[in-house]
Amino acid sequence: MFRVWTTMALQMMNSSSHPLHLCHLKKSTLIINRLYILFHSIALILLFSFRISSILTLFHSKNQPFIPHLLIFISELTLSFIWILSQSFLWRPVTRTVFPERLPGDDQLPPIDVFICTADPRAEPPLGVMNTVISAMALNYPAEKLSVYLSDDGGCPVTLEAMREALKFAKMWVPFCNKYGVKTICPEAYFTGREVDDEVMVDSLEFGAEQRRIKEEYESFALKVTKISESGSCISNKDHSPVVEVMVDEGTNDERKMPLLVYVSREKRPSHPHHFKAGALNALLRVSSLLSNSPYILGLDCDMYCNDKNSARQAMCFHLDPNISPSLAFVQFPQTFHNISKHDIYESTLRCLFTTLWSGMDGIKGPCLSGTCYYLKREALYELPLIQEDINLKELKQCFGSSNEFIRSLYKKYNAKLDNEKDLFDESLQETKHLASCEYEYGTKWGNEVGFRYFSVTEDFITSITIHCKHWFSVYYMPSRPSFMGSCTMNLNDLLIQGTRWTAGLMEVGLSRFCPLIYGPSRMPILQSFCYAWMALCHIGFISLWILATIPPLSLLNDITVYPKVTNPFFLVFLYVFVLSNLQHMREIHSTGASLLTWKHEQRVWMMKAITSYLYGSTHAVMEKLGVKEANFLPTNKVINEDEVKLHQMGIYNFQTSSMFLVPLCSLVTLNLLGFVVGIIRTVFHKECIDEILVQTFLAFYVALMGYPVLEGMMLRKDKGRITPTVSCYSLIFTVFILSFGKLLVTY
Ligand SMILES: O=c1ccn([C@@H]2O[C@H](COP(=O)(O)OP(=O)(O)O[C@H]3O[C@H](CO)[C@@H](O)[C@H](O)[C@H]3O)[C@@H](O)[C@H]2O)c(=O)[nH]1
Ligand SMILES: [Mn+2]
Repeated sequence: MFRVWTTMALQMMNSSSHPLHLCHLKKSTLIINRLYILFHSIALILLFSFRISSILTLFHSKNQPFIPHLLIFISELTLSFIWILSQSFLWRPVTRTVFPERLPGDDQLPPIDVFICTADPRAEPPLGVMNTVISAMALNYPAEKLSVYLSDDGGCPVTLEAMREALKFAKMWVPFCNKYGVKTICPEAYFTGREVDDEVMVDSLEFGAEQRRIKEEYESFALKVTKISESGSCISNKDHSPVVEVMVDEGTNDERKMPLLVYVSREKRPSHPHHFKAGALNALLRVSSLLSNSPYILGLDCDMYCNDKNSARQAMCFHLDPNISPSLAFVQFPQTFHNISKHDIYESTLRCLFTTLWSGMDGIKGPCLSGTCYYLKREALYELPLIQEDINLKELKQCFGSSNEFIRSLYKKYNAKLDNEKDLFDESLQETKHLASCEYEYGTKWGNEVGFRYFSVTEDFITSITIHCKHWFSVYYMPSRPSFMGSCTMNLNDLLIQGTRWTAGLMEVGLSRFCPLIYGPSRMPILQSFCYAWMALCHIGFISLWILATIPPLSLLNDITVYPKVTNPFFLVFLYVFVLSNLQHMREIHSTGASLLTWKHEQRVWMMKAITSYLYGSTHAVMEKLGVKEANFLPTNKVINEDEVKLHQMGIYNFQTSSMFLVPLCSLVTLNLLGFVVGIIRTVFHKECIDEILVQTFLAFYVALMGYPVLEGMMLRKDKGRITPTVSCYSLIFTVFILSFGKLLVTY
C-alpha cells in the first residue's frame, strides 16, 4: 500500500523542480555550542585533576575526613557524565521550512488514520476528548482520506455515547470550518477565544448568523456531553469484551463528505496484561488495518487537539519527498500547551526538550517519538520486506497473529473494506473484534518485534529506539503556529507523579539490554545514541543532587572543607564551570525567546524533580528489574480546577501532594538554610576562615534560595496550597536524622 504512494510521489516530483521543504543549519548557534563544549571540557579536566590529587593527598595524610571528598567527587563525575551525553544535542542544530502549496492535488495525497487514546474518564473529561476528536475531523485534508479512531481504555459507555453526539456536532462544525476558513478547528478553543488570530469576518452578516448558530449548537452539545458524563457510570471497566463501532455518516451514499469515525474499546480481562497505551495503540493498528489501512498514522493523546488545520499537509511535505521518503519513518511536531500561565513555575512547557534538544537531535538523524503528535509511517512499525501475494501465510501468522484478514492487509494491493460492499464490511467488522481481543497477541511478536513496544511504560521512547536502530530516520518540524495543543500539569503533585513514571520508564530502558550506550552505537549514529542515552540515564542526576544538597551544609556544620580555598587557583576552575554552564543555559533560554525568569524556574524544577521523582523513579526501575515491582501507568490528571488555575497564574506553588515528595524537599532546604546560617556566623566570628568556606557557604545559600518557595510554604503561607505543619514536623525529624547520620559519615 505504502509503496504505491511513494511511487506516485516520485512521479509527481519529477515534474517539479521546487523542493517541498528545506533544512537550515543554525551556524552561529553551532559555533557557540562547540566553543562552549571545548572550554567546558578543559575546565572539567582541570577540576578532575584537582579532585584526584586532593583525594590522594588526603588518603595518605589522613588530616581530614576522606568520605565527603569522595562523595563530592562522585557527584561531579555523575554530573559530568550527564553533561557529556547532553552535548550531543548541541552538536548540529537545524530548523526546517515547508511549502505545502507545492504539494500535488488532493487526489494524490495518501490517506491518514488518526489514533487518539483515552483511558480514564475521571482524569480525562469526555468533553475534552471529544474536542480532540472533532478537531482531528476538521483537519484540512480530503475527508475521504481521513479516518479518526478513538481507543477507549476506560471501556466506558459514557465515552461511546459522547462520541455519537460528537459526530452529530462535527457534521455541522466541519462544513462551517471549511466554508469560512476557520483556523482554530477545535471548537472549545475557538469559542473561548484561546487563539486570537482567527480573522473574524465581522462584515459578513451571513457569517455572523452562522457563527451564532454554531455556537449555540456547541453549547448544547457540550451540555449533553457533560450530562452524559455525570449521569453514567464513569468508572474504568477492566473486565469487558471488545467493542468496535464504526460511526457511519448515513446521509451520504456515494462520496464520503466526513472523515470516518471509529470507536474502539479493546477487550480487557483482569487476568490479562494490557500493556497500557502501547497495547491500546497496537489494537488500533490492527482494527484500522481492516477498515481504512492508511499508510500514515497521526498519533495523539486525548488532550492534544489539532490547533492548526494544516499540519497533515505540512507533514506530507516530508513524507512525499521522493529523496527522503523511502527511509523516513515519522514527522514529529512539538507538544504545546494551552493552559500555560505567564510564570511557568512547574516548567511544564518542557521548553528545553522541544526547542533545543529536539532540533539538535533533528540535525543528527531525528528525535525520539516522545512528545507524540507524529505522522508515522505504518510500515515502520511492521518492519517487513515488500509483501507479495505469494508469501507464506504460516510464517506471517507466527509474527502477526491468526487473522487472515489482517495478514492480507499487509499485502501491497490490499483494499481496505471500507470501499467495498456492505456484506464484506460487516464481516470485517466482526473480524475487528477478534483483532481487539485479549488473546489475539498470545504467541505472536506484537509488542516485541512488531507494533508499539511493550518493554517500558514510555512506549514512545523504546519504540523510537527500535525504529531508529533499523534503517529509518525522522524529522522534527516546529511551525510558528502550534499544530497541537495539550493540557500540561498544573500542580506539583501531577508534575512529580508524571516525572516518576517517566523516570521509571526511561531508566528501565537505560538499565536493560536496550541501553542506548550498548544497543545504539552499532545501529545508529554515535551522537544519536548519546542523545538517547542522555534521555534514558539523565535521571541518575539524583545522586549528584542529593550529595550536593547534603555534603556542603554538613561539612559546614562539622568544620570540614570540601572545596578549594579562594586563594587556590583551582577555585577559578570551579567558578568558571558554575558561571559558564549557567551562562550557556541563559543564552539558550534567551535564544528561544523565553524570559530569564525561565532560568530560575527550570533550575528549581530540575532540583525538585531530581530530589524526588528521579530518585523514586529510578528505585522503581531497579525494583522492576529485580522483579519486586510491576510497571504502572497512572494517567495524568486533565481536569481543570479553578483554585489551582488561580495559584498557577499567580506563580505560586501548590504543595498539596504526598509527604513522600514533600519531606525530602523540606528537609534538604532546611538543612541548607541551617548550613548557610552557620557559614555566615563562622565568617563573622573567625574572619580568617572566609576563604576556606566560601564555596560551600555559597552552595548552601544557592540551594536555600532555589528552595525559597518551599521555605515560604512551610513558614509563611496560610492558604490551602501551603505545606502543612504535620509535614513540616516530619521534615524536621528527617533533618535531625540527616544531621546525626551525616555527622558519622562526614567525620570518617
Ligand atoms: O493504559 C493506558 C494509559 C494511558 N493511555 C493514554 O495515554 C495517553 C498519555 O497519557 P498521559 O496520562 O497524558 O501521560 P503523559 O505523561 O502526559 O504522556 C506522555 O508520556 C507518555 C509516556 O509515558 C506518552 O505515551 C504520551 O504520548 C506523552 O504525551 C493518554 O491519552 C491516555 O489516555 C492509554 O490509552 N491507556
Ligand atoms: Mn498527557
